[in-house]
Amino acid sequence: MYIVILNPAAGNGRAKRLHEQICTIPLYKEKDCRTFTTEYAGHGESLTRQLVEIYKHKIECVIVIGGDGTVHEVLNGLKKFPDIPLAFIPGGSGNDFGKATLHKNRPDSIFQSILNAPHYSPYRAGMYRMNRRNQKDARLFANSIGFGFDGEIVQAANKSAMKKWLNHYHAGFLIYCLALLRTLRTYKPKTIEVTVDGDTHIYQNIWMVTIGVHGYYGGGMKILPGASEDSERLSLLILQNIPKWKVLLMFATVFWGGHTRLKEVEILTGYHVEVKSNEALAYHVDGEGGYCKSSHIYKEKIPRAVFKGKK
Ligand SMILES: Nc1ncnc2c1ncn2[C@@H]1O[C@H](COP(=O)(O)OP(=O)(O)OP(=O)(O)O)[C@@H](O)[C@H]1O
Repeated sequence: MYIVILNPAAGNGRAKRLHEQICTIPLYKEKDCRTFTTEYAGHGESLTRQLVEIYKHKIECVIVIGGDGTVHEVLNGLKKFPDIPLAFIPGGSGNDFGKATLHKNRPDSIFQSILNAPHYSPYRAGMYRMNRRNQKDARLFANSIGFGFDGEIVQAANKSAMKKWLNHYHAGFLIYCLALLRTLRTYKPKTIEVTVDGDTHIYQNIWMVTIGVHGYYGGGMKILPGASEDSERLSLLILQNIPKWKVLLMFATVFWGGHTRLKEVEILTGYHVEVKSNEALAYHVDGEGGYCKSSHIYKEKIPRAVFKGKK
C-alpha cells in the first residue's frame, strides 16, 4: 500500500487541488493508495508515526503532498523507519525538497512514476539537537538550518499578516523579500562560535550561518552549490563582516551561485557542526523558526530511500 499524507493548507490550497487531480488517476485505486490529511501544525509527524506503527510491513512508500514544512514533519514521523521510502509531490510555496529531488515534472507524472517505476536514491537527512538536548532527542531536517539573519527573516515572514494574502496570489516569495528588507534595517551582527569537526572559530560580525543537506534554500536559491543529499558531509555558509548594501547583492547573486565569489562568504564542509552564542539566536529549520543558544548538527548515518524524478 501507499500512504499519501496531504497538507490541505500547503501552498494556500495548491496541495489540496493537486490531490484531487491525483485521486482521479486510475492507479490511485489500483495500487491501494490511502490518503490521510493533516489537520493542524505538527500533525504530520504524529500521524505518520501512528500509520507506520499500524501498517509498517505493508507500506511501499509514504508520499507527501504539501510543502517543506510537511516534509519536515513526515520525515520526523519516519525517524525510526529509515527503510520506508519517501516521495514528494510539491504542493507548497517553496518546495526546496522537490528542487533537490525532482526535475520539474508535472505532479501527475511524478505520481505515476512513483507507483510504476520508482527510482529511489540515497538521502542522508540532517539531524539537529538544540540547547544540548539528548542524542536520542535529535530531530531530522530535510533541507537546511539557518542561524542569525535568515533565522530572523523567516520569523518575520511567518509572523506577517500579509503571508496568507500574498500566498493566495502565488506571490509567497514576496513576503520573504519584504521580511528581508525589514530585517536588514534592524539586524545586529552577532558573535558566534562555530566548530566544524572539532576545529573551533569565534566569528565576529556574523550575519548568517546556514547549513544544508543539499544546495537549495528559500524556494530555489542555490545557496550551497557543492552540497549533496547523498554525501555524509554537511555544507555550511558563513556570512560575516559585510556592509548592508552588499547583503542585498549576495541575495541577488545567490540564484546562480555568484555569491560564493564574495570575500565575505565562506563555504565549509564537515561531518559535525556546532553553533554557539551567548545570546539567543534566531534560527529556522526547513522554514519554521525558533531560538537557541547552542546546537549540534550532523547527518544521518543510514541513508534513506527518497524518490528521485528522472531528468
Ligand atoms: N490542516 C492544516 N491547517 C493549517 N496548517 C496546517 C495543516 N496541516 C499542516 N499544517 C501546517 O502548515 C505548515 C505549512 O506547510 P508547508 O510548509 O508544507 O507548506 P508551505 O508553507 O505552503 O510550503 P513551503 O514550506 O514549501 O514554502 C506546516 O508547518 C504544517 O504544520
